[in-house]
Amino acid sequence: MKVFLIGFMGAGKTTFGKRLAKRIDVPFFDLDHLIEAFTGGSVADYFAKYGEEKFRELEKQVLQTQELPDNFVLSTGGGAPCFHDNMQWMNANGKTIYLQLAPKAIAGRLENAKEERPLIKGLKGEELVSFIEERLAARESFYKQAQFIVDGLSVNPDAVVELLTRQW
Ligand SMILES: Nc1ncnc2c1ncn2[C@@H]1O[C@H](COP(=O)(O)OP(=O)(O)OP(=O)(O)O)[C@@H](O)[C@H]1O
Ligand SMILES: O=C(O)C1=C[C@@H](O)[C@@H](O)[C@H](O)C1
Ligand SMILES: [Mg+2]
Repeated sequence: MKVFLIGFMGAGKTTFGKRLAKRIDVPFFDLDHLIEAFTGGSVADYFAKYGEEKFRELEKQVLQTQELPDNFVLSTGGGAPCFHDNMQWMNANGKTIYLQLAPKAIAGRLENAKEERPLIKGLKGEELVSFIEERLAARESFYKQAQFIVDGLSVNPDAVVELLTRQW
């Protein structure tokens, strides 16, 4: 089974992805980390050097062409489902799960973890919440194409396994 976790920055995709992978005993991958292994530098540096458009091309290329095992959990970058045909591609190639979280909860989580996230670097307090509200509103139509939508605050591996196995 191939599981793609999607959602906004800070929704908990990497954190939850590792737990889910352990629970179903498959390898865990993180798209941002695969991109970093490919370029040999950080996502933040790539953004700064080449800009967002080039990053989105690279992101699509790594997502859709990287060789991965038959079974895995992959957490995607927050923007990945919203560019090119990535959402459609993930739905056609595996199970997609949207970790949904309200803007204020996202902001609370990101307040102390902004430096490595180029899109929100430098924003704080109400500014950060407004940025998340706007961006999330633009992105939700993509995220909501996921096959499963789960609450990012209460999500747990057992409940997700239950959801996924219902479809097997
Ligand atoms: N269930 C949770 N409860 C409380 N804090 C959490 C939870 N899951 C993640 N966090 C915290 O929220 C922050 C963001 O989590 P994480 O890095 O997993 O998000 P992400 O969706 O992978 O973000 P990005 O898209 O930027 O990679 C981290 O500091 C993490 O420790
Ligand atoms: O939400 C986004 O657009 C991003 C999220 C991160 O995971 C990285 O993929 C990058 O910083 C862009
Ligand atoms: Mg992550």
